[in-house]
Amino acid sequence: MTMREPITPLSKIRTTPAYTPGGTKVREEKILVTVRVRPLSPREQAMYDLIAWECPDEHTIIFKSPNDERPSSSFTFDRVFGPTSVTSKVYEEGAKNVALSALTGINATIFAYGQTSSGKTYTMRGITEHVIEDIFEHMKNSPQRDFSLKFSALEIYNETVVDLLNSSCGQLRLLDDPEKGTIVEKLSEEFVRDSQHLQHLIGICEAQRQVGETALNDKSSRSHQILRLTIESHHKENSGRVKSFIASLNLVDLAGSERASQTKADGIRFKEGSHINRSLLTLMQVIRKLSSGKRAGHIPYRESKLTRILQSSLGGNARTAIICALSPALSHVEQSRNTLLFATSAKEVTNSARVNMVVADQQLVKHLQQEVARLEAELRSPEPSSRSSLSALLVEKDMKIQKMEREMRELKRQRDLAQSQLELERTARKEMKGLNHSSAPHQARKRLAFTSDTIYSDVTPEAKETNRVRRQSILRQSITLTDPSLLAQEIRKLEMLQRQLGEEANRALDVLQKEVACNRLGTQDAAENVAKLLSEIKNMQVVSSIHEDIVIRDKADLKEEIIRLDSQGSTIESLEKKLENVQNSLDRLVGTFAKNEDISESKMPSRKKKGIPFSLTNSPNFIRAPCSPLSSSSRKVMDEIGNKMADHQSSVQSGDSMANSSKSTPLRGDRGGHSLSSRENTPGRQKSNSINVKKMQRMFSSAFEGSVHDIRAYVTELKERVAKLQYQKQLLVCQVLELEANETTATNVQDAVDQSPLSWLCIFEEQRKQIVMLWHLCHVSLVHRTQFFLLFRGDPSDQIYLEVELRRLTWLEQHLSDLGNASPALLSDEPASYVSSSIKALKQEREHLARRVSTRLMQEEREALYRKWDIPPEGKQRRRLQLVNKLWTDPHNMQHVQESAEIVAKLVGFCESGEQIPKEMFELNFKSPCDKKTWMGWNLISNLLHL
Ligand SMILES: Nc1ncnc2c1ncn2[C@@H]1O[C@H](COP(=O)(O)OP(=O)(O)OP(=O)(O)O)[C@@H](O)[C@H]1O
Repeated sequence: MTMREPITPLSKIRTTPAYTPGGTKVREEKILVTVRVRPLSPREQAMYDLIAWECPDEHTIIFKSPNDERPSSSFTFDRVFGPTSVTSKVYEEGAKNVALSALTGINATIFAYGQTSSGKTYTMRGITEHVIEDIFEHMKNSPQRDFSLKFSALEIYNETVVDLLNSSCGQLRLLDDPEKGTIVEKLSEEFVRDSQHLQHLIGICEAQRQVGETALNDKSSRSHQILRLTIESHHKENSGRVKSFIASLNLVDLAGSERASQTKADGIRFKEGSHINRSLLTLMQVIRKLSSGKRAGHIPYRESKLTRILQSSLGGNARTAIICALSPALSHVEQSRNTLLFATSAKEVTNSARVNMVVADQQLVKHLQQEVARLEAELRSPEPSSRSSLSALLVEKDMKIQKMEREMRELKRQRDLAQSQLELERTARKEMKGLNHSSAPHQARKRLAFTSDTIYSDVTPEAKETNRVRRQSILRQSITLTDPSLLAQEIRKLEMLQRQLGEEANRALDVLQKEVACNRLGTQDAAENVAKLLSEIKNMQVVSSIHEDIVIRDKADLKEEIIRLDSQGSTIESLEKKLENVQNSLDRLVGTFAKNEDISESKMPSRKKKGIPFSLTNSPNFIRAPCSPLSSSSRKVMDEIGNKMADHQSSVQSGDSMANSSKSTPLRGDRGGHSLSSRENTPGRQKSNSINVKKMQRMFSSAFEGSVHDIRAYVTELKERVAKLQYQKQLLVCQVLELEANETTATNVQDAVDQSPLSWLCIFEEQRKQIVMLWHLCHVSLVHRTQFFLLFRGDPSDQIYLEVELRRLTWLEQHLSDLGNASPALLSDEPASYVSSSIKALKQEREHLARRVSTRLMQEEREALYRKWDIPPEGKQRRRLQLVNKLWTDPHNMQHVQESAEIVAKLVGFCESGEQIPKEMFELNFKSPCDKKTWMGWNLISNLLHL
């Protein structure tokens, strides 16, 4: 205990929750009301005042008018103490029992009520002394219990609450606590060491209290004083008891009611008297209300601070004793009568006192630990009765286990049944698809404008819908397989490609600058156009900066990356726009060139247009971004340039010299550099051929023309690659979004991939079948198909490639389907037709591959293949073209697909050296590292410029 602790809020008095267990200890009792009549004071005696009250017995007080002017009136109370009664008797019979209730956990309050100078302070001082004495005596006589005594004190002066132990802290606030009722904020509280200490503290309070002289009392108390003792106790050693008692004892010395006429109060005293009377009036109203039995109605506790603070003592959880002090003087008879009326009301008020028990956390834990220990001991050596109950429990548990096992067996049976049904359904669908195989490719070729149901065209609408849903499901499944880190890698690749574009543009610019410097660019108009072109290409070189230091760790980073990438969309779009400008300039340049050509060759027959083999613009590998459609005029010019490039490239790539080509015999279907007219081996075509050779000679002799071609190809290349970037970026963004949406599923599927290679292989096979079908429907390049098929064979790391390919092709199929639906005229040679150009490009690719049959395959290999693929020795077409035309034609037959891929791989030298092809570069550069001479898709600009 400390002598004086820092200010302790009253709210912290109860450090542990207090409660009253059960209702049996709730004690309802009336307020103990006693009356004490003091002797006539010296002042009254000096005034020759008369005694107006008699106490015929211990419970009655009678007004007896000395001059018989008034009728006598009688009042009875629990106890009436006459003028000769000593304070110890008043305490013993009017306060002790209630006051000492605090030692057993019951709140207690002792009031002294009465008019000014009636003896309240005199009485309460005596009561307090006795209480202290008895409390400490009780503590002393209760060695089995530990007591803790705290003391606090306050006064209510002019309706302000003041801490009497620390009056310097000024006015205190009253707070409402839902559990404890009204509490006084920041009221200091002292742990009491002993009775002397307590008396010392009380002495401090007395000294602090507001006292003033009035006409009736030299030392009139001008405030209501409340001394509070909080007593907590618990048994010292009794481990079986976990409770302690806590209660407050309030010793209340009220200020006396007064009449200004009698006290002669003015100024401060008058003001004090007003406040005193007002608060006493509230007290009286509260008592009256409570005594009238209207407890459910409004009790005006809150109308004064006195009643707020003493609320629990007035009809609440406390035992209360009120000692009404009375002056016997006739001169105060009205005031005394009022006091007795107040007392009469008060004795009708019932309180509900309860024992406040505290279960301390530590004590509770200790008790529970003991209980656990007891139960454990019981389990170790169970009583016979416990044993039998335990065995009953075991039997019950066994029965539950058996029931659960039965339920599990039933569930397993249902699962197996569902799986077998699923398997049956799958088999039925496969058979249905098998029926459709023979006609599907033909229909696809014929219709050109296909829908997503083309694959299942002979199937019922219901089956189509089922298949469509199934395909979407597979697609969704494939999406969910994507690891964010793989997507991040893809994004990195895209950015790498963007950077490559910039670098290649620089190199192209260098070449063109050299051309300009050497003044090899033909006419003045052409030179001007090229100059303009140069400035546009310069302008185009601005490639977005690459943030290489960004490390993608998780999905959140990936999202940021996507946002950043997305923000670069405008850069890609502006690059496309600049490319379009360059292309227009090229158109004009070519126009200039064409004019010169027309002048010199106006009489020459026009040559039939040819497409570039595997033309970049027509290549099914290339999916043009919707935002960058080529204008029809551009397309026309491109075709013209493309024809020239085709001639140029096929000459270079086939390794045929012009001399050789002129000597060799033109063959049907063979499209060597010299055989542009091979399909129509007529004199006219031969003439045309000779003109073309001349043209080519001129073309190669002209640096200007060569540069135009190079720039044309370069711009086309750039444009396609930018579009491809754009498309791939969109794909990735879509993937990320869908990945988020399917996060949970993705985790499960990824788990399936990680934990069950078989599951992944099933998905892989299914996806690959879908891809093969879509290649077929979209007329995708055979080289592309071959490379993809042979590169991605089911390694878990292939999932991203399969997914991108599947999504890309699905998008393309849908796109082509939409185009076909919108325009049935797509079967025509309309250049804007993606479909027709794709078919054309595929045909040219087959022709190109057919030419390679002779050069890449040995005689024996060729013959073996002709036999295996049922190629007759004689036919309309050469055998090698017949062979190539049979490749990649049956998307339903995976054996056919495998063998087709192997043959095409041999023809183009793919994987010839057996070295591992880096999958990462797939789709970014189709050129096989084993065959740098063979164009395989996305050429580098350096190749086009022959650097
Ligand atoms: N029972 C008593 N026996 C002898 N003297 C008494 C008794 N009661 C009170 N007195 C004396 O009467 C005077 C007034 O008493 P006291 O101050 O206790 O009155 P009070 O009711 O507290 O007045 P106030 O309300 O103005 O404070 C005091 O001098 C006190 O000693």
